[in-house]
Amino acid sequence: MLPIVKGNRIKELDQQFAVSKNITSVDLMEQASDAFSNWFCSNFEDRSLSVYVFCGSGNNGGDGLAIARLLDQKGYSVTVVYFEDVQLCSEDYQSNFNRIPESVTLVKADAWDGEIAEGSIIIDAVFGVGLNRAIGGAIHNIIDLLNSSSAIRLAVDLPTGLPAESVVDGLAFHADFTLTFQFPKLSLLFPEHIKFVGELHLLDIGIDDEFLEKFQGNSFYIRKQDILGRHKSFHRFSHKGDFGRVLLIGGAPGKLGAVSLSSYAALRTGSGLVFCAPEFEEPLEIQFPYEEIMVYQTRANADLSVMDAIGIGPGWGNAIDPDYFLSIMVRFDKPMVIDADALNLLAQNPKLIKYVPENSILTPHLKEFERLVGKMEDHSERIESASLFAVENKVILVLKGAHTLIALPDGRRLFNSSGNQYMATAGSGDVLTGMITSFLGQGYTPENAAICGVYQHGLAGEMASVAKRRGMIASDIIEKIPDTFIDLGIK
Ligand SMILES: NC(=O)C1=CN([C@@H]2O[C@H](COP(=O)(O)OP(=O)(O)OC[C@H]3O[C@@H](n4cnc5c(N)ncnc54)[C@H](OP(=O)(O)O)[C@@H]3O)[C@@H](O)[C@H]2O)[C@@H](O)CC1
Ligand SMILES: [K+]
Repeated sequence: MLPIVKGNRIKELDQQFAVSKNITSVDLMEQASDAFSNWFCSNFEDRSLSVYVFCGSGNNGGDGLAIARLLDQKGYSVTVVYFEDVQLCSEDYQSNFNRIPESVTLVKADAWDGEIAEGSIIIDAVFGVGLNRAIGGAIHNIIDLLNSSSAIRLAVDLPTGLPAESVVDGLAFHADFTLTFQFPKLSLLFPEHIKFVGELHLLDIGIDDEFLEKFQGNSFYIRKQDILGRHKSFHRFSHKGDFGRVLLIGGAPGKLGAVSLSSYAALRTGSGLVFCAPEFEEPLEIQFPYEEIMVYQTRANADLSVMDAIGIGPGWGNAIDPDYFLSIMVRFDKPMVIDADALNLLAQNPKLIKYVPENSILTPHLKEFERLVGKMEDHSERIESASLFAVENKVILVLKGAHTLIALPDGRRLFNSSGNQYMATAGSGDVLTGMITSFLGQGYTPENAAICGVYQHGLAGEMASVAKRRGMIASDIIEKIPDTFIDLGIK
Protein backbone atom coordinates (compact mmCIF):
# COMPACT_ATOMS: atom_id res chain seq x y z
CA MET A 1 0.00 0.00 0.00
CA LEU A 2 1.18 3.49 -0.80
CA PRO A 3 2.61 5.30 2.25
CA ILE A 4 1.29 8.82 2.84
CA VAL A 5 4.55 10.51 3.83
CA LYS A 6 4.33 13.48 6.18
CA GLY A 7 4.99 16.95 4.77
CA ASN A 8 7.91 17.62 7.11
CA ARG A 9 9.76 14.53 5.85
CA ILE A 10 9.39 15.22 2.14
CA LYS A 11 12.53 17.37 1.79
CA GLU A 12 14.60 14.64 3.40
CA LEU A 13 12.94 12.02 1.18
CA ASP A 14 13.73 14.13 -1.87
CA GLN A 15 17.36 14.50 -0.94
CA GLN A 16 17.92 10.85 -0.08
CA PHE A 17 16.17 9.70 -3.23
CA ALA A 18 18.23 12.02 -5.43
CA VAL A 19 21.44 10.75 -3.80
CA SER A 20 20.39 7.11 -4.21
CA LYS A 21 19.77 7.64 -7.93
CA ASN A 22 22.81 9.83 -8.41
CA ILE A 23 20.72 12.73 -9.63
CA THR A 24 20.34 16.29 -8.32
CA SER A 25 17.24 17.73 -6.66
CA VAL A 26 16.72 19.90 -9.72
CA ASP A 27 16.62 16.72 -11.84
CA LEU A 28 13.86 15.42 -9.59
CA MET A 29 12.05 18.74 -9.99
CA GLU A 30 12.33 18.24 -13.75
CA GLN A 31 10.84 14.73 -13.47
CA ALA A 32 7.95 16.11 -11.45
CA SER A 33 7.37 18.98 -13.86
CA ASP A 34 7.59 16.66 -16.81
CA ALA A 35 4.91 14.39 -15.29
CA PHE A 36 2.74 17.46 -14.73
CA SER A 37 3.13 18.82 -18.25
CA ASN A 38 2.48 15.40 -19.80
CA TRP A 39 -0.75 15.13 -17.84
CA PHE A 40 -1.60 18.66 -18.92
CA CYS A 41 -1.04 17.93 -22.62
CA SER A 42 -3.17 14.81 -22.59
CA ASN A 43 -6.03 16.61 -20.85
CA PHE A 44 -5.90 19.99 -22.61
CA GLU A 45 -5.04 19.23 -26.20
CA ASP A 46 -5.79 22.66 -27.64
CA ARG A 47 -2.34 24.32 -28.01
CA SER A 48 -3.83 27.77 -28.58
CA LEU A 49 -4.77 27.92 -24.88
CA SER A 50 -3.27 30.63 -22.69
CA VAL A 51 -1.72 29.33 -19.51
CA TYR A 52 -0.93 31.47 -16.44
CA VAL A 53 1.50 29.98 -13.93
CA PHE A 54 1.76 31.60 -10.46
CA CYS A 55 5.06 30.90 -8.73
CA GLY A 56 5.97 31.26 -5.05
CA SER A 57 9.50 31.47 -3.68
CA GLY A 58 10.22 27.80 -2.84
CA ASN A 59 10.43 24.55 -4.77
CA ASN A 60 6.72 24.55 -5.56
CA GLY A 61 7.42 27.78 -7.41
CA GLY A 62 10.45 26.06 -8.98
CA ASP A 63 8.13 23.35 -10.29
CA GLY A 64 5.92 26.10 -11.71
CA LEU A 65 8.84 27.63 -13.61
CA ALA A 66 9.88 24.27 -15.06
CA ILE A 67 6.26 23.53 -16.02
CA ALA A 68 6.02 26.94 -17.72
CA ARG A 69 9.13 26.17 -19.80
CA LEU A 70 7.88 22.69 -20.75
CA LEU A 71 4.40 23.92 -21.72
CA ASP A 72 5.95 26.71 -23.77
CA GLN A 73 8.04 24.10 -25.61
CA LYS A 74 4.85 22.17 -26.33
CA GLY A 75 3.30 25.20 -27.99
CA TYR A 76 1.01 26.76 -25.37
CA SER A 77 1.13 30.49 -24.78
CA VAL A 78 2.52 30.86 -21.25
CA THR A 79 2.67 33.73 -18.76
CA VAL A 80 4.50 33.39 -15.43
CA VAL A 81 3.52 35.64 -12.53
CA TYR A 82 6.11 35.50 -9.71
CA PHE A 83 6.17 37.10 -6.28
CA GLU A 84 9.70 37.25 -4.91
CA ASP A 85 13.06 38.63 -6.06
CA VAL A 86 14.88 35.72 -7.56
CA GLN A 87 17.93 35.92 -5.27
CA LEU A 88 15.61 35.38 -2.26
CA CYS A 89 14.20 32.16 -3.70
CA SER A 90 15.25 28.51 -3.33
CA GLU A 91 18.28 27.29 -5.27
CA ASP A 92 16.27 25.03 -7.58
CA TYR A 93 13.84 27.87 -8.19
CA GLN A 94 16.76 30.04 -9.26
CA SER A 95 18.11 27.49 -11.72
CA ASN A 96 14.69 27.14 -13.32
CA PHE A 97 14.20 30.90 -13.35
CA ASN A 98 17.40 31.20 -15.35
CA ARG A 99 16.12 28.63 -17.86
CA ILE A 100 12.88 30.48 -18.69
CA PRO A 101 12.91 31.14 -22.45
CA GLU A 102 12.08 34.54 -23.92
CA SER A 103 8.89 33.19 -25.43
CA VAL A 104 7.40 32.95 -21.91
CA THR A 105 5.97 36.24 -20.60
CA LEU A 106 7.56 36.81 -17.21
CA VAL A 107 5.94 39.37 -14.92
CA LYS A 108 6.37 40.25 -11.26
CA ALA A 109 3.10 40.16 -9.29
CA ASP A 110 3.18 43.86 -8.35
CA ALA A 111 3.48 44.80 -12.04
CA TRP A 112 0.83 42.36 -13.27
CA ASP A 113 -2.40 43.92 -14.58
CA GLY A 114 -4.60 41.14 -13.16
CA GLU A 115 -6.04 40.29 -16.59
CA ILE A 116 -6.67 36.65 -17.44
CA ALA A 117 -7.89 36.08 -20.99
CA GLU A 118 -11.21 34.26 -21.43
CA GLY A 119 -10.86 30.46 -21.62
CA SER A 120 -7.38 30.40 -20.03
CA ILE A 121 -5.91 27.91 -17.60
CA ILE A 122 -4.42 28.87 -14.24
CA ILE A 123 -1.65 26.84 -12.63
CA ASP A 124 -1.05 27.40 -8.94
CA ALA A 125 2.59 26.81 -8.02
CA VAL A 126 2.70 29.35 -5.21
CA PHE A 127 3.16 27.03 -2.21
CA GLY A 128 3.14 23.28 -1.70
CA VAL A 129 4.17 21.28 1.35
CA GLY A 130 6.41 24.10 2.58
CA LEU A 131 3.54 26.39 3.62
CA ASN A 132 4.32 27.52 7.16
CA ARG A 133 1.82 30.29 7.91
CA ALA A 134 -1.50 31.68 6.72
CA ILE A 135 -1.54 33.46 3.37
CA GLY A 136 -1.41 37.26 3.54
CA GLY A 137 -0.50 40.41 1.59
CA ALA A 138 -0.19 40.43 -2.19
CA ILE A 139 -0.42 36.64 -2.42
CA HIS A 140 -3.73 36.73 -0.57
CA ASN A 141 -5.14 39.29 -2.99
CA ILE A 142 -4.03 37.36 -6.05
CA ILE A 143 -5.33 33.98 -4.80
CA ASP A 144 -8.63 35.71 -4.07
CA LEU A 145 -8.71 37.04 -7.62
CA LEU A 146 -7.83 33.65 -9.10
CA ASN A 147 -10.59 31.97 -7.10
CA SER A 148 -13.16 34.26 -8.66
CA SER A 149 -11.89 33.72 -12.21
CA SER A 150 -13.85 31.62 -14.69
CA ALA A 151 -10.64 29.93 -15.91
CA ILE A 152 -9.92 26.26 -15.18
CA ARG A 153 -7.66 26.01 -12.12
CA LEU A 154 -4.93 23.43 -11.55
CA ALA A 155 -2.82 23.07 -8.40
CA VAL A 156 0.74 21.74 -8.35
CA ASP A 157 1.19 19.22 -5.50
CA LEU A 158 -1.18 21.00 -3.06
CA PRO A 159 -3.57 23.93 -3.54
CA THR A 160 -1.80 26.96 -2.06
CA GLY A 161 -2.98 27.59 1.48
CA LEU A 162 -3.61 23.97 2.46
CA PRO A 163 -1.17 22.76 5.11
CA ALA A 164 0.02 19.20 4.40
CA GLU A 165 -1.58 17.58 7.45
CA SER A 166 -4.02 19.97 9.05
CA VAL A 167 -7.16 21.86 8.15
CA VAL A 168 -6.89 25.14 6.25
CA ASP A 169 -6.79 28.32 8.28
CA GLY A 170 -7.88 31.27 6.16
CA LEU A 171 -7.64 31.51 2.41
CA ALA A 172 -6.67 28.74 -0.03
CA PHE A 173 -6.64 28.26 -3.79
CA HIS A 174 -9.76 26.58 -5.21
CA ALA A 175 -8.48 24.02 -7.69
CA ASP A 176 -10.58 22.13 -10.20
CA PHE A 177 -7.76 19.59 -10.42
CA THR A 178 -4.94 18.89 -7.98
CA LEU A 179 -1.98 16.97 -9.38
CA THR A 180 0.04 15.74 -6.47
CA PHE A 181 3.46 14.12 -6.68
CA GLN A 182 3.85 10.38 -6.00
CA PHE A 183 1.52 10.06 -3.00
CA PRO A 184 -1.38 12.13 -1.66
CA LYS A 185 -0.58 14.58 1.08
CA LEU A 186 -2.87 13.78 4.02
CA SER A 187 -4.91 16.99 3.96
CA LEU A 188 -5.91 16.38 0.32
CA LEU A 189 -8.15 13.63 1.70
CA PHE A 190 -10.11 15.74 4.22
CA PRO A 191 -13.82 16.28 3.48
CA GLU A 192 -13.38 19.96 4.46
CA HIS A 193 -10.93 20.33 1.57
CA ILE A 194 -12.98 18.88 -1.27
CA LYS A 195 -13.77 22.35 -2.61
CA PHE A 196 -10.08 23.29 -2.66
CA VAL A 197 -8.73 20.04 -4.11
CA GLY A 198 -11.25 19.33 -6.88
CA GLU A 199 -10.37 16.16 -8.77
CA LEU A 200 -7.30 14.54 -7.26
CA HIS A 201 -4.66 12.84 -9.44
CA LEU A 202 -1.39 11.23 -8.41
CA LEU A 203 1.58 11.79 -10.70
CA ASP A 204 4.36 9.24 -10.77
CA ILE A 205 7.66 11.09 -10.58
CA GLY A 206 9.79 7.97 -10.45
CA ILE A 207 10.10 7.39 -6.69
CA ASP A 208 9.49 3.67 -6.22
CA ASP A 209 7.26 2.24 -3.48
CA GLU A 210 10.20 0.41 -1.91
CA PHE A 211 12.02 3.68 -1.36
CA LEU A 212 8.88 5.36 -0.01
CA GLU A 213 8.51 2.59 2.58
CA LYS A 214 11.56 3.95 4.42
CA PHE A 215 9.55 7.09 5.13
CA GLN A 216 6.26 5.45 5.97
CA GLY A 217 4.34 6.34 9.10
CA ASN A 218 0.93 5.03 10.05
CA SER A 219 -1.08 6.34 7.06
CA PHE A 220 -1.53 4.60 3.70
CA TYR A 221 -3.49 5.06 0.50
CA ILE A 222 -5.45 2.10 -0.92
CA ARG A 223 -5.05 1.76 -4.69
CA LYS A 224 -6.42 -0.68 -7.21
CA GLN A 225 -3.26 -2.80 -7.22
CA ASP A 226 -3.66 -3.44 -3.48
CA ILE A 227 -6.92 -5.34 -3.88
CA LEU A 228 -6.30 -8.47 -5.95
CA GLY A 229 -3.84 -10.03 -3.49
CA ARG A 230 -6.34 -9.70 -0.65
CA HIS A 231 -8.96 -11.83 -2.35
CA LYS A 232 -9.56 -15.55 -1.88
CA SER A 233 -9.92 -17.57 -5.00
CA PHE A 234 -12.54 -20.25 -5.34
CA HIS A 235 -12.32 -23.26 -7.66
CA ARG A 236 -14.96 -24.61 -9.99
CA PHE A 237 -16.10 -27.30 -7.57
CA SER A 238 -16.62 -24.86 -4.71
CA HIS A 239 -19.91 -25.43 -2.93
CA LYS A 240 -22.29 -22.62 -2.03
CA GLY A 241 -21.37 -23.27 1.61
CA ASP A 242 -17.79 -22.21 0.77
CA PHE A 243 -19.11 -18.80 -0.17
CA GLY A 244 -20.56 -18.34 3.28
CA ARG A 245 -23.84 -18.11 5.08
CA VAL A 246 -24.51 -14.56 6.21
CA LEU A 247 -27.23 -12.88 8.22
CA LEU A 248 -28.31 -9.25 7.97
CA ILE A 249 -30.19 -7.98 11.00
CA GLY A 250 -32.22 -4.80 10.64
CA GLY A 251 -35.29 -3.38 8.97
CA ALA A 252 -38.08 -2.11 11.19
CA PRO A 253 -41.55 -1.46 9.73
CA GLY A 254 -41.15 1.37 7.20
CA LYS A 255 -37.37 0.84 7.06
CA LEU A 256 -37.17 -2.54 5.38
CA GLY A 257 -35.47 -1.06 2.30
CA ALA A 258 -32.17 -0.53 4.12
CA VAL A 259 -31.67 -4.13 5.19
CA SER A 260 -32.93 -5.53 1.90
CA LEU A 261 -30.31 -3.42 0.08
CA SER A 262 -27.62 -4.82 2.41
CA SER A 263 -28.85 -8.36 1.81
CA TYR A 264 -29.00 -7.95 -1.94
CA ALA A 265 -25.50 -6.41 -1.95
CA ALA A 266 -24.24 -9.46 0.00
CA LEU A 267 -25.68 -11.74 -2.69
CA ARG A 268 -24.06 -9.73 -5.48
CA THR A 269 -20.75 -9.77 -3.58
CA GLY A 270 -20.81 -13.55 -3.74
CA SER A 271 -22.39 -14.89 -0.56
CA GLY A 272 -23.75 -18.40 -1.03
CA LEU A 273 -26.69 -17.99 1.35
CA VAL A 274 -28.14 -14.73 2.60
CA PHE A 275 -30.57 -14.59 5.49
CA CYS A 276 -32.29 -11.51 6.78
CA ALA A 277 -33.84 -10.90 10.17
CA PRO A 278 -36.22 -7.96 9.97
CA GLU A 279 -37.60 -6.40 13.13
CA PHE A 280 -41.27 -7.29 12.55
CA GLU A 281 -43.90 -9.03 14.69
CA GLU A 282 -44.34 -11.65 11.95
CA PRO A 283 -41.07 -11.65 10.02
CA LEU A 284 -41.95 -14.77 8.08
CA GLU A 285 -44.69 -12.86 6.30
CA ILE A 286 -42.26 -10.32 4.88
CA GLN A 287 -41.85 -10.33 1.12
CA PHE A 288 -38.43 -9.11 0.00
CA PRO A 289 -37.98 -7.58 -3.43
CA TYR A 290 -35.31 -10.24 -4.05
CA GLU A 291 -36.44 -13.87 -3.87
CA GLU A 292 -32.97 -15.17 -3.04
CA ILE A 293 -33.12 -13.60 0.44
CA MET A 294 -34.33 -15.94 3.18
CA VAL A 295 -35.91 -14.85 6.45
CA TYR A 296 -34.36 -15.82 9.79
CA GLN A 297 -35.67 -15.37 13.34
CA THR A 298 -33.09 -14.04 15.78
CA ARG A 299 -35.27 -13.60 18.84
CA ALA A 300 -35.14 -15.91 21.87
CA ASN A 301 -32.70 -18.73 21.48
CA ALA A 302 -32.19 -18.88 17.75
CA ASP A 303 -28.80 -20.35 16.98
CA LEU A 304 -26.56 -17.66 15.50
CA SER A 305 -23.38 -19.74 15.51
CA VAL A 306 -24.49 -21.37 12.23
CA MET A 307 -23.81 -18.04 10.50
CA ASP A 308 -20.38 -17.25 9.06
CA ALA A 309 -20.94 -13.51 9.38
CA ILE A 310 -23.52 -11.07 10.66
CA GLY A 311 -24.15 -7.48 9.60
CA ILE A 312 -26.37 -5.58 11.98
CA GLY A 313 -28.12 -2.22 12.07
CA PRO A 314 -29.46 -1.01 8.68
CA GLY A 315 -33.00 0.28 9.23
CA TRP A 316 -33.14 -1.47 12.61
CA GLY A 317 -35.08 1.45 14.12
CA ASN A 318 -34.62 3.24 17.41
CA ALA A 319 -36.79 1.00 19.56
CA ILE A 320 -34.37 -1.89 20.02
CA ASP A 321 -33.81 -3.20 23.53
CA PRO A 322 -30.06 -2.96 24.30
CA ASP A 323 -30.22 -6.36 26.02
CA TYR A 324 -31.39 -7.92 22.79
CA PHE A 325 -28.38 -6.44 20.95
CA LEU A 326 -26.16 -7.72 23.76
CA SER A 327 -27.64 -11.22 23.41
CA ILE A 328 -26.81 -11.23 19.70
CA MET A 329 -23.18 -10.26 20.36
CA VAL A 330 -22.89 -12.92 23.05
CA ARG A 331 -24.57 -15.65 20.97
CA PHE A 332 -22.49 -14.94 17.87
CA ASP A 333 -19.12 -14.02 19.36
CA LYS A 334 -17.23 -13.64 16.04
CA PRO A 335 -16.31 -10.42 14.23
CA MET A 336 -19.46 -8.76 12.89
CA VAL A 337 -20.31 -5.65 10.88
CA ILE A 338 -22.04 -2.97 12.94
CA ASP A 339 -23.79 -0.12 11.17
CA ALA A 340 -26.50 2.56 11.37
CA ASP A 341 -29.06 2.01 14.18
CA ALA A 342 -26.82 -0.57 15.85
CA LEU A 343 -24.14 2.14 16.10
CA ASN A 344 -26.69 4.55 17.56
CA LEU A 345 -27.59 1.91 20.12
CA LEU A 346 -23.91 1.63 21.07
CA ALA A 347 -23.74 5.42 21.34
CA GLN A 348 -26.73 5.46 23.71
CA ASN A 349 -25.44 2.49 25.72
CA PRO A 350 -21.65 2.88 25.88
CA LYS A 351 -21.45 -0.07 28.29
CA LEU A 352 -22.25 -2.34 25.35
CA ILE A 353 -19.01 -1.45 23.56
CA LYS A 354 -16.96 -3.89 25.60
CA TYR A 355 -19.15 -6.74 24.33
CA VAL A 356 -18.50 -5.98 20.67
CA PRO A 357 -16.57 -9.03 19.40
CA GLU A 358 -12.89 -8.31 18.77
CA ASN A 359 -12.04 -7.28 15.18
CA SER A 360 -15.63 -6.35 14.41
CA ILE A 361 -16.07 -3.72 11.73
CA LEU A 362 -17.96 -0.56 12.67
CA THR A 363 -19.06 1.57 9.73
CA PRO A 364 -20.24 5.01 10.92
CA HIS A 365 -20.67 8.06 8.72
CA LEU A 366 -19.33 11.29 10.20
CA LYS A 367 -22.50 12.06 12.24
CA GLU A 368 -22.81 8.51 13.60
CA PHE A 369 -19.17 8.63 14.59
CA GLU A 370 -19.68 11.88 16.50
CA ARG A 371 -22.64 10.31 18.31
CA LEU A 372 -20.30 7.54 19.35
CA VAL A 373 -17.36 9.60 20.60
CA GLY A 374 -18.55 13.22 20.87
CA LYS A 375 -18.32 16.32 18.72
CA MET A 376 -15.08 17.04 16.92
CA GLU A 377 -13.46 20.17 15.60
CA ASP A 378 -12.33 18.92 12.20
CA HIS A 379 -11.18 15.91 10.18
CA SER A 380 -7.68 15.80 11.53
CA GLU A 381 -9.19 15.39 15.02
CA ARG A 382 -11.64 12.80 13.64
CA ILE A 383 -8.80 10.72 12.18
CA GLU A 384 -6.97 10.68 15.51
CA SER A 385 -10.12 9.86 17.39
CA ALA A 386 -11.16 7.08 14.98
CA SER A 387 -7.72 5.53 15.27
CA LEU A 388 -7.78 5.72 19.06
CA PHE A 389 -11.24 4.13 19.11
CA ALA A 390 -10.06 1.27 16.90
CA VAL A 391 -6.94 0.63 18.99
CA GLU A 392 -8.66 0.89 22.38
CA ASN A 393 -11.65 -1.27 21.46
CA LYS A 394 -9.73 -3.70 19.19
CA VAL A 395 -12.12 -3.10 16.31
CA ILE A 396 -11.89 -1.85 12.74
CA LEU A 397 -13.49 1.54 12.36
CA VAL A 398 -14.61 2.47 8.85
CA LEU A 399 -15.31 6.20 8.83
CA LYS A 400 -17.37 6.72 5.69
CA GLY A 401 -17.13 9.73 3.38
CA ALA A 402 -14.96 10.92 0.52
CA HIS A 403 -11.70 8.92 0.96
CA THR A 404 -13.25 6.64 3.59
CA LEU A 405 -10.84 5.97 6.44
CA ILE A 406 -10.25 2.42 7.67
CA ALA A 407 -8.72 2.67 11.15
CA LEU A 408 -7.19 -0.66 12.17
CA PRO A 409 -6.68 -2.00 15.69
CA ASP A 410 -2.89 -1.94 15.22
CA GLY A 411 -2.97 1.83 14.64
CA ARG A 412 -2.65 1.89 10.84
CA ARG A 413 -4.92 4.30 8.98
CA LEU A 414 -5.91 3.41 5.44
CA PHE A 415 -7.54 5.90 3.10
CA ASN A 416 -9.62 4.81 0.14
CA SER A 417 -9.04 6.12 -3.37
CA SER A 418 -12.18 4.87 -5.15
CA GLY A 419 -15.65 6.42 -5.32
CA ASN A 420 -17.12 9.77 -6.24
CA GLN A 421 -19.65 12.42 -5.25
CA TYR A 422 -22.56 10.60 -6.89
CA MET A 423 -22.40 7.92 -4.20
CA ALA A 424 -23.85 10.29 -1.61
CA THR A 425 -27.29 8.76 -2.11
CA ALA A 426 -29.79 7.04 0.23
CA GLY A 427 -28.84 3.43 0.91
CA SER A 428 -25.25 3.68 -0.29
CA GLY A 429 -24.00 2.85 3.23
CA ASP A 430 -26.36 -0.14 3.47
CA VAL A 431 -24.76 -1.53 0.32
CA LEU A 432 -21.32 -1.23 1.91
CA THR A 433 -22.50 -3.11 5.01
CA GLY A 434 -23.77 -5.96 2.84
CA MET A 435 -20.50 -6.12 0.90
CA ILE A 436 -18.24 -6.22 3.95
CA THR A 437 -20.50 -8.78 5.65
CA SER A 438 -20.36 -10.92 2.53
CA PHE A 439 -16.55 -10.93 2.39
CA LEU A 440 -16.38 -11.75 6.11
CA GLY A 441 -18.74 -14.66 5.50
CA GLN A 442 -16.57 -15.89 2.61
CA GLY A 443 -13.75 -16.34 5.10
CA TYR A 444 -11.77 -13.14 4.54
CA THR A 445 -9.90 -11.68 7.51
CA PRO A 446 -11.79 -8.68 8.92
CA GLU A 447 -9.01 -6.40 7.61
CA ASN A 448 -9.30 -7.77 4.07
CA ALA A 449 -13.10 -7.79 4.21
CA ALA A 450 -13.07 -4.09 5.14
CA ILE A 451 -10.47 -3.13 2.52
CA CYS A 452 -12.03 -5.10 -0.35
CA GLY A 453 -15.53 -3.98 0.64
CA VAL A 454 -14.66 -0.29 0.86
CA TYR A 455 -12.59 -0.24 -2.33
CA GLN A 456 -15.05 -2.26 -4.44
CA HIS A 457 -18.03 -0.30 -3.12
CA GLY A 458 -16.33 2.88 -4.41
CA LEU A 459 -15.38 1.22 -7.67
CA ALA A 460 -18.94 -0.05 -8.24
CA GLY A 461 -20.15 3.51 -7.59
CA GLU A 462 -17.69 4.92 -10.13
CA MET A 463 -18.85 2.37 -12.69
CA ALA A 464 -22.55 2.96 -12.08
CA SER A 465 -22.16 6.73 -12.26
CA VAL A 466 -20.77 6.59 -15.80
CA ALA A 467 -24.30 6.07 -17.10
CA LYS A 468 -26.31 7.52 -14.23
CA ARG A 469 -24.35 10.53 -12.91
CA ARG A 470 -26.39 12.35 -10.27
CA GLY A 471 -29.35 10.08 -11.00
CA MET A 472 -27.52 7.09 -9.55
CA ILE A 473 -29.29 5.21 -6.71
CA ALA A 474 -28.03 2.57 -4.29
CA SER A 475 -29.35 -0.39 -6.28
CA ASP A 476 -27.37 0.84 -9.32
CA ILE A 477 -24.23 0.45 -7.20
CA ILE A 478 -25.26 -3.12 -6.33
CA GLU A 479 -25.79 -4.02 -9.99
CA LYS A 480 -22.19 -3.02 -10.73
CA ILE A 481 -20.60 -5.10 -7.95
CA PRO A 482 -20.09 -8.14 -10.24
CA ASP A 483 -18.30 -5.91 -12.77
CA THR A 484 -15.80 -4.88 -10.10
CA PHE A 485 -14.63 -8.51 -9.86
CA ILE A 486 -14.12 -8.58 -13.62
CA ASP A 487 -12.33 -5.22 -13.62
CA LEU A 488 -9.99 -6.34 -10.84
CA GLY A 489 -9.31 -9.70 -12.43
CA ILE A 490 -10.83 -11.68 -9.55
CA LYS A 491 -12.30 -15.10 -10.35
N1 LIG B 1 9.42 14.49 -3.57
C1 LIG B 1 8.66 15.56 -3.73
O1 LIG B 1 7.62 15.57 -3.14
C2 LIG B 1 9.05 16.69 -4.59
C3 LIG B 1 8.68 18.00 -4.25
N2 LIG B 1 8.78 19.00 -5.10
C4 LIG B 1 8.10 20.27 -4.84
O2 LIG B 1 8.64 20.95 -3.76
C5 LIG B 1 7.58 21.47 -2.97
C6 LIG B 1 8.07 21.79 -1.61
O3 LIG B 1 9.01 22.81 -1.75
P1 LIG B 1 9.49 23.69 -0.51
O4 LIG B 1 9.85 22.80 0.59
O5 LIG B 1 10.50 24.61 -1.02
O6 LIG B 1 8.16 24.42 -0.07
P2 LIG B 1 7.16 25.42 -0.85
O7 LIG B 1 5.81 24.84 -0.71
O8 LIG B 1 7.62 25.79 -2.17
O9 LIG B 1 7.14 26.71 0.09
C7 LIG B 1 8.31 27.16 0.74
C8 LIG B 1 8.52 28.62 0.53
O10 LIG B 1 7.35 29.32 0.78
C9 LIG B 1 7.55 30.32 1.77
N3 LIG B 1 6.32 30.40 2.54
C10 LIG B 1 5.67 29.37 3.17
N4 LIG B 1 4.48 29.79 3.61
C11 LIG B 1 4.37 31.10 3.25
C12 LIG B 1 3.34 32.07 3.42
N5 LIG B 1 2.19 31.79 4.03
N6 LIG B 1 3.54 33.29 2.92
C13 LIG B 1 4.69 33.60 2.28
N7 LIG B 1 5.70 32.72 2.10
C14 LIG B 1 5.54 31.48 2.57
C15 LIG B 1 8.77 29.94 2.49
O11 LIG B 1 9.40 31.12 2.84
P3 LIG B 1 9.95 31.48 4.29
O12 LIG B 1 9.16 30.71 5.31
O13 LIG B 1 11.35 31.09 4.26
O14 LIG B 1 9.71 32.94 4.40
C16 LIG B 1 9.56 29.19 1.41
O15 LIG B 1 10.30 30.10 0.62
C17 LIG B 1 6.54 20.41 -3.08
O16 LIG B 1 5.26 20.84 -2.69
C18 LIG B 1 6.63 20.09 -4.55
O17 LIG B 1 5.87 21.01 -5.28
C19 LIG B 1 9.25 18.72 -6.47
O18 LIG B 1 9.96 19.79 -6.95
C20 LIG B 1 10.16 17.54 -6.57
C21 LIG B 1 9.76 16.37 -5.83
K1 LIG C 1 0.52 24.79 -5.22
